[in-house]
Amino acid sequence: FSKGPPKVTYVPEALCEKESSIFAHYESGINFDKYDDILVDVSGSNPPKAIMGFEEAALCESLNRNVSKSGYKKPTPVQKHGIPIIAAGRDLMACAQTGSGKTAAFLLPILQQLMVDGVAASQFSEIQEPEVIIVAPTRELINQIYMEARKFAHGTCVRPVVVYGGISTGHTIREILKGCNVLCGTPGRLMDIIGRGKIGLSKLRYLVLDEADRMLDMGFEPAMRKLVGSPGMPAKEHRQTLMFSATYPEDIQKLAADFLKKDYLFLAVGVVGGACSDVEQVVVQVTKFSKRDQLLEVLKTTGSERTMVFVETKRQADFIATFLCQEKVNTTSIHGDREQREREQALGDFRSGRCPVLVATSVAARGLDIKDVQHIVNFDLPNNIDEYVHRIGRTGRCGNTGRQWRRRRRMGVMMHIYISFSFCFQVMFWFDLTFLLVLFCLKKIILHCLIFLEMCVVLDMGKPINVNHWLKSVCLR
Ligand SMILES: Nc1ncnc2c1ncn2[C@@H]1O[C@H](COP(=O)(O)OP(=O)(O)OP(=O)(O)O)[C@@H](O)[C@H]1O
Repeated sequence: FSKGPPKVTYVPEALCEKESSIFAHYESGINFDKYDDILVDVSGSNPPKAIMGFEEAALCESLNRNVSKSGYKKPTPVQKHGIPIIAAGRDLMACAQTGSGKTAAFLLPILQQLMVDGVAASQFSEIQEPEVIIVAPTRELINQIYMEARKFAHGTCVRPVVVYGGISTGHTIREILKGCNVLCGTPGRLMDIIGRGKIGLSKLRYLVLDEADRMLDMGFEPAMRKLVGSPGMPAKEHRQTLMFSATYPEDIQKLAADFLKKDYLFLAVGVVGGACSDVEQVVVQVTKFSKRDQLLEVLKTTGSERTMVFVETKRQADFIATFLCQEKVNTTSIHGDREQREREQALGDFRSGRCPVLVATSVAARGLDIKDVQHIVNFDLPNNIDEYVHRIGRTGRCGNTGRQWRRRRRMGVMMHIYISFSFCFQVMFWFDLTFLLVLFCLKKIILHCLIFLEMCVVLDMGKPINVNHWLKSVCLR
């Protein structure tokens, strides 16, 4: 008989309780004030007025203290608008560029309301009934959101808990039973824990979908529908539903409306789905067979600066990481086939700088907030533009730019056009479908012009041009 998958026994290390560790943060960058120039659009009826400073958010003393210990002096645009909207009890779909503080935009007003209502964790209950559920697509991201919630709730009676796959279920349940007000989870493990009857949903007041477009795409949509249809889950009219992301394809925006009250507000900071303007994008033209060597060359230039290399498949991630290690580049890797212990170790080594190069699949594309990531290399291009926006958003965060990376470029006119539309440090290896598409369209246009020309010549001069021959000689190969 089949044994099934091996039982997961991994228990992560206990978190450090020192304030210096809880509030460790990096400084906002020189472009932080430029956030104020970004156009903000709030659609929907009667949006509340934006706040200009954290003092206008009327946060309680402990929250205010935690905000300043986190190094936050002034709210970002998504916080200026998002905090009062959530505080006013409105449902929200918010879109703001990567690294612009969306996490605090939903955590602060939620925690503030819990504090006002005197919510306190209790460990004397067999079934825990959280007031807040936050879902995110990956284990590392939900863990990061949990760390943020723990930081802002520090010194209060509100207790956040995190649940995600790859760690011992027994350990997770024991953590929940210590008291749980804010439950952060990835969809699979969350549904598993709810199914085990350890979580009651009757007190739920806030449902937050971070990376909402990913949570509602084909991969996760069934789980999200199952979650909102779970026994005891308050209907959308009786809970507040909040969605955040840097990208929202239009079909997902329509679908998302199913989960929100009719009078929800749509907050757009800048261009919906736009890439972070603090990220310069550089295109390097390479041939299929020189890609690896070019990567090595790039990494020699970047030296010990933190660099993420995105690849398409888990196998490719292992392959490239092994190759780089053989070439004496301190590299680690993260992808879905690695055990949770290894994934956490890899991220830890990258964060600490022990391994300045992290080879990753799309599992690390969204949400991760790592200090001093200077370069992103798209060794394989992603399948869609949204994923690209999230990948490059791992650098240029919170008003930080980075050091400019330049190299000799071998490229044609089209490449220059491509670059002139973009800004900051992103090394993109060429094998760009978009670019091929542009070439293809150009070729078609020229072909049709030539056919037209040929027809004119045939009609007028009786001497046709050999279009194919002409095309071949016009470098459109
Ligand atoms: N008002 C603020 N002042 C200073 N730093 C801030 C402020 N708001 C957020 N930050 C910091 O900015 C960084 C990015 O924030 P966060 O991870 O919430 O961005 P995000 O918009 O969710 O990004 P992504 O779209 O990639 O998930 C974090 O380190 C956070 O602590």
